[in-house]
Parts: sequence; structure tokens; C-alpha cells
Amino acid sequence: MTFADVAHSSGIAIGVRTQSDNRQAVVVKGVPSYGYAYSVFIIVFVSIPMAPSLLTLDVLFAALALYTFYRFWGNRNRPSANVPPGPSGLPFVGNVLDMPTSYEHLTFAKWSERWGNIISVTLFGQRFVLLNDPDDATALLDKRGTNYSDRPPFTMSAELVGWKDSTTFMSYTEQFKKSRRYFSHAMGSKNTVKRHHGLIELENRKFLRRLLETPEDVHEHIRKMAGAIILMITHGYTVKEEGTDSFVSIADKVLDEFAQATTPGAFLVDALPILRYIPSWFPGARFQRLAAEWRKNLTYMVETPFELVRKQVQEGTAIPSVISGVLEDENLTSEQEYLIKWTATTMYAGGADTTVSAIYSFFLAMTLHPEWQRKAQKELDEVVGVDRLPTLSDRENLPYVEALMKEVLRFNPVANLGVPHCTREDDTYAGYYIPKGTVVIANLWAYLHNSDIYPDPLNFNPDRFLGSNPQRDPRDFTFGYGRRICPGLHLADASVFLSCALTLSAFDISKAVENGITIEPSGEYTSGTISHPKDFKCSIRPRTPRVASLISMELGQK
Ligand code: HEM
Repeated sequence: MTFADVAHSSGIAIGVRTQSDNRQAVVVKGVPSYGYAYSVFIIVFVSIPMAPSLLTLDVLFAALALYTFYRFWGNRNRPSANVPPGPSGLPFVGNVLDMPTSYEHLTFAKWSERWGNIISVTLFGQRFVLLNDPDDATALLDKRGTNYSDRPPFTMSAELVGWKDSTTFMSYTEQFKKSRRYFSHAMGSKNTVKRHHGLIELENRKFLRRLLETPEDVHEHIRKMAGAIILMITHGYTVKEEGTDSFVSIADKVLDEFAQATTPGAFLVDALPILRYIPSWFPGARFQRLAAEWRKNLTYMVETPFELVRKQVQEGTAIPSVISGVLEDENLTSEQEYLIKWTATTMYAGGADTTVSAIYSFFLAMTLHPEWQRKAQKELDEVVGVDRLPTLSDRENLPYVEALMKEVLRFNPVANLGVPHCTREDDTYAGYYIPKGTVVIANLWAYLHNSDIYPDPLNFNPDRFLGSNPQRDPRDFTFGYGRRICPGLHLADASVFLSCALTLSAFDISKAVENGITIEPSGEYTSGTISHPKDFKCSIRPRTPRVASLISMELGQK
């Protein structure tokens, strides 16, 4: 979820990006009259291929006007003099014209040069506070967690598609706390995750075998591995080794639809939540039809594997998993059943794409920086030797691989802006007034590229974490804050580390060469909620002829 997602879902139009061509609404800077609200609205609409009729526009504009009026009326008594500084914005629409539509973290970081580290913007009356310094994030999101642990509403994805019952979108309620308890039992600490070490090692070795067979499909192999680890933990489900696994493919489809539903600016209903009441037959209400279809797929993904586990539990054939553990309780209430079903789905949704991004980033970094790869391989050869592959119990003896993994997590944060928090009560901080209902964004990218904490931050350099004066552990930032901190962090940490160690011990990664020409990866990343390296080509070759037999031998032993 990016800033723009939240902006939109909170009733803000920043500009509409169509699904088909990524065309973005042109927002004209510096329009000096009060007619700009209408201008922006018209511009937004003409960028939609299925532009609705004029009548529809009138209806929608009236809705916008009403909504804006409602927000201003609600905010009219709030003191605004002391809110944190930020771009001045315009009456009614606020900072619509200032907002970036992609790579928001970069623009927000730059704003600090002018506005300081605590910045405030408004969009149609909704206030946002951007935190560009990690100390402020700790002071507010950690230390004042009771107030700063809500989530803003997300109309398209949460309300219409139906993700609202997932842990990530829940408000800070008792239900939420119960859901987080299920996470704690399954993966809440390093020790808990130790229970899954065998599984992580097995799936990583299967990953190596797939890499050996079809290295060009590296991205797909990472996906399969990440999905297989989580599905075994949540549902006791073994992913099919050959061909397509029906559950993984529906889960991937649903996650892809989730990504579309949360694409910044993709759906006007996020800008104008009131539109959710428009019937699906109404001109321009394609979002309702899409939401209905996506909801159907999501329901299938939530229900079908759950029912499978229920049947296995009844028959006594279930493999121990998060769900089976709960279903075996004879006093289970329907409320608990509903919660565990959604919590397990959240584990998959939260864990699959994020871990994939981190491991794919590692492959990109190794393609671009062979010198660091050699250093890590030297350490692996010295510590583990060449007669076996590394395991998680080697971890404490592999400080260089550890440093390399930290640098991968720092260099490109998986979620640049984390997931937005929201305040429940009015607050004051550093002399500023932060009203109830403010959306608070921690700019994780800015923390991980702060040159006071990480000198020369744009340089990929694992050495920064070694020696007598190591720089700060990026895991302090990259997993977010307070009561909403990533509950999968220990699982992710173990999975990503082992993928780095095993891959480097078995393979050499280098730039691909086609027809004698070396292909340079662009090194670019996608914008959006979860940032992935843009697809790139690389060469992945076994380091020695023994690698294949080593992998088969170890897989045979598992
Ligand atoms: C490298 C991998 C990962 C990274 C960098 C990452 C990062 C994050 C971040 C930044 C947040 C937002 C925290 C906040 O609101 O302050 C988050 C939330 C979350 N993550 Fe992760 N994550 C990763 C892997 C995982 C895994 C493996 C799982 C589950 C198995 C998971 C499940 C979740 C869930 C459920 C939330 C929402 C928590 C809530 O709303 O209370 N993540 N993650």
C-alpha cells in the first residue's frame, strides 16, 4: 500500500491511472482559480478509457462536492495552525497538485529539505503526516502505539473486494489482537520459527534443484518456494512439485488482483468512497463488476483450502498446521473459525510477495556486484566446505553472508512506505498538533538511505555491517513499527538468509550474455506497495560439477 493508495482510499483524488495502459491523469500545477477542483476532476475522468456520459460526470461531481464539503465540515473546529509544515496546497483539494503518482518515497524524502522531517499534507480534508526520520517513527508508532495502530479504510480492496477481514486491514480491535496471537504462535519469535527450519531447508533445496534445471525461470522458482513454505505452515499443504499447483495458481491470481485493487489511482472509488453505492449496471461502474469477480476468487482462495483441512482433521489425516491446530479444539466457536481462516489467508498474502521481492533483489545485487559475491562464497567455502550445503545452524558462523543479506534488505526496502497507520485520538508531538484520523506514513526508504545512519547510502556495500563499528541493522526499520510491525519478520529473516547462503554456495550468478553481448540489468525497481526489481536476465551456473549430486543427496536425506 503506498501513500497514494491510502490517499485514494481515504477519499482523495490524486490522479487516475488506468489498468490497461498506466496512463496517468495530468494534473496541472498552479491553476490559480477555485475552478481547479472541477478541472482536476474532469482531467481525471478524461483519462479513463471508458469515460462515462456527461450525466454520470455531473452525478459524480456532485458526489465529490458533497464528500469534500462533508470532510471540511468535520474538520472545521480543529486547530490547524500547529499542524506539521508541508506544501501549502489549495483550498478544498489541499495538496492534490503536489502529490507524486509513483515512487512517492523519493518525493517525500526530498520534501524534508524544505519542510523538515515531520511533514503534513491534506487531500480533500484528509490529513496525512509523513515521517522522514526514524526517531519520530519510534516515538509515535512504537511508543504511542495505543493511538497510532489503526489502519485507514481501503474502499476498493478492503470493502468491495473483501480483504477487510485480513489482519493487515483490520482496525486496532480485540479481533485484530487475537489474529496477531495466531501469528505469534506460528512465527512470533526466532525460537518459534526454529520449528520451521526443516521445512525452510527442504523447500530451499527443492528451489536449488529447480534452478539447476531451468535457471531462466528463477523468479517463478522463488515464488513457488515462498508459497510452498507458507502453505505448509498455514494449511499443512504440500505444493505439487511438477507442473502447476491448482491452489498456488489461484492464490497467485488472487494476489495479482489484490495488487491491481491497491494500485495507486487505479480506482476512483478509492478517491470517492461514496461511489461504492453505485450499482454495477451504472455507466462507469466497471469497478463494481471487477470487485465482484475478484471477491469470488478471494472467497474461493479463503474457503477451499480451509475446507480441505477441515475434512482432513475430521478424517484424522491432517498434517499439523496453523489451521489444523485450531480446528482440533473441540470448543471452537464460529467466530474463532472465521478468524483463523482469514489469519491463515493473511499469512499467505503477507508473506508470499514480500519474501519473493527480497530474494529476487538478492539475485539482482549478485548480478551487479560480483566482488561481494566472491567474498561471500569464500566465507561459505571456508566455513561449510564443499562436501555439503549450508543450513540455518551455520548462520552464526557466516557473518559475511549475514551482512550481505542485511545490505539487500537495506538497499531496496521491500515496502518503501510500509503500510500506513492511522491515529485514533488527537495528539501533540514536537509542538505539532496531529488530529484524530490522521494517516501516518513512515518513510522506511528514507530511514534506510539516511546518510547519517548509512554513509554513502546509494552504494551497495555489505562491509558497512562488519567490523568494530557496524552500521545499524536495517531490520530495525524494514519490517515497520509498533503493534503493526511485520508479524512474519522472523520467518522472512530465516528464509531470505538461507536462500542467499544456499544459492551462493551452489551457484555463480553473473550478467547474461546473448550472442556475445553482455546484457546489463537496469537495476530498476517497480513502484507500488511492494517494490520488486524490474525483470532482468542473469546467468546462474553451478559452481562445480558436484552441485547436482550434492542437492540430490541432501534432498534424499530429508
Ligand atoms: C522480507 C520480507 C518482509 C518484509 C520486508 C515485510 C515488511 C512489512 C512491513 C514494512 C509491514 C508494515 C508494518 C507496519 O504497519 O508498520 C508488514 C506488515 C505485515 N507483514 Fe510483512 N514483511 C515481510 C515478510 C512477511 C511474511 C513472511 C509474512 C507472513 C508470513 C508477513 C506478514 C505481514 C502481515 C500480516 C502484516 C500486517 C501486520 C498488521 O497489520 O498488523 N510479512 N510487513
